[in-house]
Amino acid sequence: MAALEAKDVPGKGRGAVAAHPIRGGETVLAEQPLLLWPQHSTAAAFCSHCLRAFNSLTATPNSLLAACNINGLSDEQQSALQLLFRCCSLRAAAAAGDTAAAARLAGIAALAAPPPLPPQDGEGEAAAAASVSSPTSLRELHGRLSHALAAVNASPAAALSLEEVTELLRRDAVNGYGIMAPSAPDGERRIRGTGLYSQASLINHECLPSVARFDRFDAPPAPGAPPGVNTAVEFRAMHDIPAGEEVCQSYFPLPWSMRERQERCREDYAFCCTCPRCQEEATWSESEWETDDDAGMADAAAAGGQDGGAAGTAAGHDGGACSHGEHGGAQQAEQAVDAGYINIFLLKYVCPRSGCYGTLAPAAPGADVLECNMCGGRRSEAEFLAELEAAD
Ligand SMILES: C[S@@+](CC[C@H](N)C(=O)[O-])C[C@H]1O[C@@H](n2cnc3c(N)ncnc32)[C@H](O)[C@@H]1O
Repeated sequence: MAALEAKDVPGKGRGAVAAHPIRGGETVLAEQPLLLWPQHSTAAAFCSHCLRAFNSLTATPNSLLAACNINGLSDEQQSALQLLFRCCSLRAAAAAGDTAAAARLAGIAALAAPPPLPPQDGEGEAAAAASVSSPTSLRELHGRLSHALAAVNASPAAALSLEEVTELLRRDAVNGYGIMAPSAPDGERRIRGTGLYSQASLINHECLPSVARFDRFDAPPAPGAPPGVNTAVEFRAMHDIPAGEEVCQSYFPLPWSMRERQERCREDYAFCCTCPRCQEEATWSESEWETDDDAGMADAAAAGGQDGGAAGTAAGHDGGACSHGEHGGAQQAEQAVDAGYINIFLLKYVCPRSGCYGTLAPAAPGADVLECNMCGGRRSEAEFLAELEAAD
């Protein structure tokens, strides 16, 4: 990643750091997936049109799915099987000498895994048991996968042990990028599939991010381009970023309240967010945490978030409040922000279209027009300033 360098970041594991001064609007990373799979509930609508990167592999996953008993499985579990089927295909291909498949498997193995689950209290235990990564669910998925592999006489090299299934789903939980479908006419937002990306997975979370994720899954391929060309994710700088600064994205929509953000970081990504925005908002009263749009955010929340949201969850951790500075979150070397800065940041970078919750970034390096990564809407700097004046 020419604009980014992988570095260890205290308290966060690895992270991506600006290798040189980056201009707002610059694409800092554009990357094809290691693996892409459809969300079961929307696969009929999107699989062939948008997730076509797996044309070369569809025969095995599809025949496995047809051979698999999916009765009684949740949408999340069925999607997990889609991931597992694809990994089996990659393993069989790698064993047959396909070096690209072997490289993809190595890329998946190199993704960060969340720390092991802490002991659960009663409520946490119930939440964890319902999750795709609970021991019961993992055994169920492994059993059904093994039956399906046997039913299609798959090569023994394709088989996954229970431990391997567990590790793959743990990695998916914190690294899987939920690829959003266009909003339905009623505004409902759904995930069309999930992607694992090698370098994009190094980008850590902040609640005031410096890059936004864009994709073009629905754009027609350029004439003569190979299939799969539109399965890349692109990260665009929202503003100028100095060399050496860590580049961060938000793993969910920016307007979420402090409580929602903390819960999502803890429960899905297994860390306590201590970013400057959380530090500042931790000093606010409870009522100030809530956004005007809290009710309307339910759709986006149900859809697994918009900016890099994991399709699955790492399973319920303690479920309690995160005390800043106590839970081993990132060490804060970053500059403090105040309420005024947070408000202007949100006004500037949250898409103004009602119900969208997308993030804006300059349309091109240095452009004074910002583009939404969800709806594609645009707003010029002049329009933003006029809106700001009107709001005052
Ligand atoms: C997609 S990975 C990001 C890259 C990861 N840090 C690594 O070492 O490969 C997501 C994981 O990174 C860590 N992480 C991301 N943002 C963080 C933050 N703001 N503070 C602490 N840990 C963070 C969490 O462990 C999270 O589950």
